Amino acid sequence: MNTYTKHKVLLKAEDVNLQYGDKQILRDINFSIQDIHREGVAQGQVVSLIGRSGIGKTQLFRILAGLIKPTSGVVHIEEDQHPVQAGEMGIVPQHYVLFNHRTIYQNLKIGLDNAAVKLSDAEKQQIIKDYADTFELTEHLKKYPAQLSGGQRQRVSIIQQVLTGNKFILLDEPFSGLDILMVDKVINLLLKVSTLHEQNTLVIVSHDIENAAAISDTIWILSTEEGKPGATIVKEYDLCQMGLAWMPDIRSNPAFVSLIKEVKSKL
Ligand SMILES: Nc1ncnc2c1ncn2[C@@H]1O[C@H](COP(=O)(O)OP(=O)(O)OP(=O)(O)O)[C@@H](O)[C@H]1O
Repeated sequence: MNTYTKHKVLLKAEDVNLQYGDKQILRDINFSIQDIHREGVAQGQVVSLIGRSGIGKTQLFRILAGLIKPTSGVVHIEEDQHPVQAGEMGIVPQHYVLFNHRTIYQNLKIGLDNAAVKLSDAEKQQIIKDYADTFELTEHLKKYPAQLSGGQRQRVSIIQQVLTGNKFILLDEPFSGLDILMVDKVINLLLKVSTLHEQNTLVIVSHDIENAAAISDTIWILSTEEGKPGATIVKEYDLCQMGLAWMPDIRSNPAFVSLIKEVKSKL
């Protein structure tokens, strides 16, 4: 049995609305992510934002990241709950951007160069070595991005964000375009990241319900409500409460299988 408790709010959206001209895209988005404490594990938070294509996931993603301002409403971040600013969240875009003319080592170093904590070159080298060991990238450090597979590049891009020290990381469709083996590797990487630090908080925007749900403690469904304009979070599933979080073989669990069915019916 998983024993856990929920504590301070780390991320909160209050009455977020987004309109383009007279078209309402997002309506009354409200949610909060609380710090989960779990005995014996530095358990971070993993939330999946699920919705069909064109519903407004990317717009909400950009609002959470502080990249665009909502028409009304506000997103608060961290323990002091200040309004989010651009740059406070690590972003792993769908088409991950690595610097093609720099090696993987240099790309990872960019993450550390952008970290709030200033480190010496020797310290940076050691950290990159440790991360590369942990995440099976040591043999690729001297290569250039073009010499890596899509899945490997995706992992580098995720680690680059982890190295910046941002505890909040937004991932846009992290599984798209990857084969099954690579999806598993990315999943394992995200699980590791989510247990590196208690306050690490991943928000995964995806339409790959099974994979996103398998590593999440919470699922938000972004969808429309009859007769109302714009998309909102029509349902939140608390997988901790349902006993479906942090289970390695969750996919074959009958309760998980029926949850996925239900989620699909709500899109
Ligand atoms: N700058 C803009 N001006 C007007 N409408 C926009 C703008 N950007 C996005 N939209 C509209 O907002 C809606 C939501 O788009 P969004 O990209 O967030 O969808 P999505 O859920 O991320 O889709 P997908 O899964 O296909 O990426 C769409 O109807 C889109 O046409």
